[in-house]
Amino acid sequence: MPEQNTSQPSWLKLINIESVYSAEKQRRAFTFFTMISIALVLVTTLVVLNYHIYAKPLTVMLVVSDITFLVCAIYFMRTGHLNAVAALVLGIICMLCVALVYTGGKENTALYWLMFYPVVAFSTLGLRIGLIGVSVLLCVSCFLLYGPDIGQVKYGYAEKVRFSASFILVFLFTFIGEYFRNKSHMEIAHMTLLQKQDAHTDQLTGLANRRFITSHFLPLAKSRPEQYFPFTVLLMDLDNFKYINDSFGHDFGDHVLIEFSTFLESQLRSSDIKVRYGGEEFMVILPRIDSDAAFYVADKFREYISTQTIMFTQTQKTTITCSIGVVQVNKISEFNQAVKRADECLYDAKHAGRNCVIAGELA
Ligand SMILES: Nc1nc2c(ncn2[C@@H]2O[C@H](COP(=O)(O)OP(=O)(O)OP(=O)(O)O)[C@@H](O)[C@H]2O)c(=O)[nH]1
Repeated sequence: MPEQNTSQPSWLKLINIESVYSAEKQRRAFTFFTMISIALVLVTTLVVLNYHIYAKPLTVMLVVSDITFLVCAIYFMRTGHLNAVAALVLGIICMLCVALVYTGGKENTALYWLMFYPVVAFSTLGLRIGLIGVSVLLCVSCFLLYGPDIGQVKYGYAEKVRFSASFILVFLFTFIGEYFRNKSHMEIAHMTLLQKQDAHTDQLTGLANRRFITSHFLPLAKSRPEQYFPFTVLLMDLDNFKYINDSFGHDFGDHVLIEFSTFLESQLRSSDIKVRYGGEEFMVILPRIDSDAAFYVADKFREYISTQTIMFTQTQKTTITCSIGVVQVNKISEFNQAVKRADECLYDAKHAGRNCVIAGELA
């Protein structure tokens, strides 16, 4: 997977390769479930039809495999963790394949069953672990076919050679196909990731933009409530910013906005989500913080800002202040109402003389 830039602000890391990678995850999950379903049907049919002729240890092994497949499928559905369960299931299937080669299966036709393994192993386990799984199966099968007699059935010479050659060819071409599919997929995923990050970044300040909140943060908070709720919204507005623009020019105004963003980054926690919400309006989301604690954070920040001098040139410098509205959000459905309420608090702060923080509650 492409590496993420470690110097990125933390909100940008929330837009990660996982969030643009869903088709690949679905492909692997779909292959995994198809494989588990076929394995379950096959193994169950074998046990039901042949339990009276199978040796007891074989029947027990097949039943244990069946139960393990089911447990793995349930575990994956609950947790979404595919790698470990896929490795376990493919490991068991590899052992069943080895057992088949050893016993020969019905009329010594076992070798045909092995041909599916490289395809499924690469598409479910990925390139590296798939390579290990298929190599193990190939080595153990060759040992059983060409190695010393340890009780395994005997296959004809032509059958052994044809199987080995065709298995190696399937292995090779599946590996090549998977390698280049994976490479081009990762390049596309990386490009999509950069475009997505760019589309959610405010070009002037480098903070998140308003779209980030609606299209990324809210769905994320909804899917992982324990990481974010309750959170507090701070709506901040620079005081008399029009005066700065009018007195010093638009470029100086831009510089002030950039400096203000730098203060946000340096004074607040990296896990806080800082957004340029409008022209000289900013939103900060403080995850897992109630409004009392958030009021303290906001007021400390307001005070810090009022002591800073922003330099543009040797002669052009200014001080700024900001007004802040604070509202706590307990669940996702409250968000829009909370932003509206924070806006009212901000309006009240402006009317109270600016350079102050006002906290409000939802009705
Ligand atoms: N330089 C610069 N100015 C901007 C930008 N976006 C908005 N503005 C300006 O910000 C100013 C906001 O003015 P007002 O809405 O009157 O607010 P204010 O002067 O800060 O007054 P209060 O909010 O009441 O304290 C306007 O002059 C906008 O043109 C920007 O990206 N860069």
